[in-house]
Amino acid sequence: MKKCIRVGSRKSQLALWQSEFVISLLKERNPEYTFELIPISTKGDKLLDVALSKIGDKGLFTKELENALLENRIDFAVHSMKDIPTVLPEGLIISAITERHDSRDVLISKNMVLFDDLPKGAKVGTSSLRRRSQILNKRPDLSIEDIRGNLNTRLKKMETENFDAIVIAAAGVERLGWHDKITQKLDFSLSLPAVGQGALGIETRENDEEILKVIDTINHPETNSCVTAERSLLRYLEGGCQIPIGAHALIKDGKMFIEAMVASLDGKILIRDNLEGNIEDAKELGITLAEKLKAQGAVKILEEIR
Ligand SMILES: NCc1[nH]cc(CCC(=O)O)c1CC(=O)O
Repeated sequence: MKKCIRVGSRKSQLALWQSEFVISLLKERNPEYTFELIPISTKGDKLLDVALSKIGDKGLFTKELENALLENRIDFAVHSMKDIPTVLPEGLIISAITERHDSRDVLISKNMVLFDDLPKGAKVGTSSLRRRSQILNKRPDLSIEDIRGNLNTRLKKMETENFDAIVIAAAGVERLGWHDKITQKLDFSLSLPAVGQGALGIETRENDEEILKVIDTINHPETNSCVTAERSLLRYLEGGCQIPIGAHALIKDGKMFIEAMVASLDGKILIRDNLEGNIEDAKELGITLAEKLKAQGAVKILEEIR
């Protein structure tokens, strides 16, 4: 009998796709195991009528899965890295991060109108303060409105609630096979992604040697280093509430390049900087860039938002 590993996943179509994807990578590399998917609802899946920034809860999309891990009801959980708080519960770790998919945001608009061509005052839907601030910074005339729910719901709402456009993550849209709905992939200069966007993380019990060994087979070291740098920056900047922060690291010619931004909610002030350094120094790079942003006025923005 092959040993069965229990995989915790959220229940949305995207989450299930992600978990099946991780399982298929694991199966290729670990034929001696079988995998059972265990769907679990999180608070973030249930509270659909409240703006994400108003719930302000850490672990909104992860806590129920973490409890299942701690109570030994599952062996690992699959998450979007961007949904995972920077501090994990005692006893749990992110033991692998898979190779990053497209980390950009995308515009989906009525009649495929490009961002620059959206009419003045157009109604644009997003539930992320980071997207709101960056869009308003470039187009203060647009009317940004909250749009909550999983990706399927948001696409439906675009029609039923008469949005001119919505902005969501490329990775999510592409995983669901909706390539043809994408109007435009937004350059980093217009929308710097969320920390960890496009990468999947596997959370495990820190002392579960057998599972750790299995999970390690799908770790992608470059993505792991980049996301580590981004999360280190976020951890250094945040202090308990949702703030418009974007960050993105990449590796080129053996060096890490990280870019980050902090903006005011109305998008009028936007501080943005970057840094290059050694891959082994990922954590320090994140902290150093956070300090650079703070020195340029990020502290004031963060205080005002809190
Ligand atoms: N906050 C929800 C969420 N969490 C992860 C993704 C996209 C997939 C990814 O970043 O890996 C999304 C959808 C979105 O932001 O539009």
